[in-house]
Amino acid sequence: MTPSVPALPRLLVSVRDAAEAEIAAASGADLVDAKDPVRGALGALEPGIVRAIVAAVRGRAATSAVAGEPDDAETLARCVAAMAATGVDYVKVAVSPTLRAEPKTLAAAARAAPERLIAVLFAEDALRPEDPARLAAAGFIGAMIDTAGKDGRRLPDLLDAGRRDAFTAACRACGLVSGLAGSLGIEDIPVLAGRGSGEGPGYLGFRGGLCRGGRRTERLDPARVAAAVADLRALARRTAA
Ligand SMILES: O=C[C@H](O)COP(=O)(O)O
Repeated sequence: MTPSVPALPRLLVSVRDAAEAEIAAASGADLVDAKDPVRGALGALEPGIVRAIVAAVRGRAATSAVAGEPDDAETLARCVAAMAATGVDYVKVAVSPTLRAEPKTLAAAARAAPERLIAVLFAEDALRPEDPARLAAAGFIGAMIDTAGKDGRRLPDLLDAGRRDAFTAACRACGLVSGLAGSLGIEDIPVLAGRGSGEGPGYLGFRGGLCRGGRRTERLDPARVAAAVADLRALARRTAA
């Protein structure tokens, strides 16, 4: 099941437990993403917590879970399989430039979560034009760019509009759903969303910017989540008018 690509991005909200999943789902998030913010940029939660998050969402949104930042091929396939077994709709996993150059490694990872695997590429790493096509050929269904260093620098600080657009266009050309994330704030939505003709990313991913005080290790702030949903929906209405 590959998520359809809407004219404007859908909202991904990363949560750390069932209580935050309830906030995100009740607020209207399109994708509730299970992630442990105290374990780095792409920290995996324990499978039991991920299962509780899936149960809390109760089908009101799609679900994904982060499988971590594996260094080698065997670990990549193993952590993807472990997270796929939790029953989430999608698995997100960091794929380093080295592993992205290994077609057999990518294919083995995709087989561990058929039609459910999303690669996360870090903006601080080398992003090659052929990355999306390689991932699609291996069986990935999506690719996101995120930031590895959660030091306050946002994705637009690290990746200019030209390179962001090139990435989302390359994903679209090979049938991958694309996503952009990385310390984004609500104010980034109009800048990153595109003009509504589908040229923007399929998802915009948030955590820190929707937490209390803008700190990703704090709790999710229901008012900020609701504001992000409202802004995306208002943008869709303006674009449709
Ligand atoms: O995919 C979304 C990420 O969880 C974004 O996290 P962040 O906003 O803390 O960088």
